[in-house]
Amino acid sequence: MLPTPQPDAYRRGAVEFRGPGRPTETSETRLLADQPDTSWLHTDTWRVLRIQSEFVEGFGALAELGPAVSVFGSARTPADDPSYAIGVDVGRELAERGLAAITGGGPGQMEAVCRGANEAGGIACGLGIELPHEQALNPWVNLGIYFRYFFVRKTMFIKYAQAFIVLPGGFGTLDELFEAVTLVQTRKIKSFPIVLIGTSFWSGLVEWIRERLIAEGMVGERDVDLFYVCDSAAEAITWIESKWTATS
Ligand SMILES: C/C(=C\CNc1ncnc2c1ncn2[C@@H]1O[C@H](COP(=O)(O)O)[C@@H](O)[C@H]1O)CO
Repeated sequence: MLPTPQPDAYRRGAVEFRGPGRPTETSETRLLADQPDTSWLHTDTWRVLRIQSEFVEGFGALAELGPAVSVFGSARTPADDPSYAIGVDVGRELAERGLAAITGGGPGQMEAVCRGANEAGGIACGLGIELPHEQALNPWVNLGIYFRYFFVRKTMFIKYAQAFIVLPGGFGTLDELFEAVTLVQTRKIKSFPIVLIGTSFWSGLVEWIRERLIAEGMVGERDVDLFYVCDSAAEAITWIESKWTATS
């Protein structure tokens, strides 16, 4: 015998209410209702969801990118600076070898690398970042994604690249370089070649690492070998490929 239907039963999703606890309006009615208090928009609870959505968008856009190298460098390098031409070479060399170039998508070296990759028919990926001043993706980007948060964007630089190339740069570039160096040093990521281009530019830092950090036991003796320093795009990428071959 079938049970008697409950005349006052009310279903909300998986839950059924009977009797006094019965809701007076549907969830959708509440969803669509006007909500004059918008203070929740500025709470960490809501921010967590926004952060989550940045990861979702980033993963969705980059998961099928294929082999790629993240390239960092100064946002301030003018197009007539000799190191801008090296940035263009990096983008072109990557494209010619079927590797996507992932950059910050901004001006300076980011533009140079995107330009080289784009002109050579490759993928010039720009991970834009919200900054206090208006910042647009450079015109050579052909796959652009905007991020609110540096840390989400940094995850993309690491997760979707198999190596890093670092051109001369300032604090932003150093931050990105040492993020990668620390991840390799602590073995959070494996076989991740890191190349610095510009022996003259980087020599002071390398010397300081040897003379202070190693000498004073702040890092291990072999930690300075976590990156390779050279002067050209071709040498950088040839070294990266040799590392990939050695670990495959
Ligand atoms: C300062 C200027 C523009 C800043 N615009 C940027 N857009 C995208 N990414 C940026 C920007 N500035 C820094 N970055 C990231 O850090 C690295 C460069 O920083 P640095 O301090 O200049 O070395 C770079 O790799 C980006 O990922 C002027 O127009």
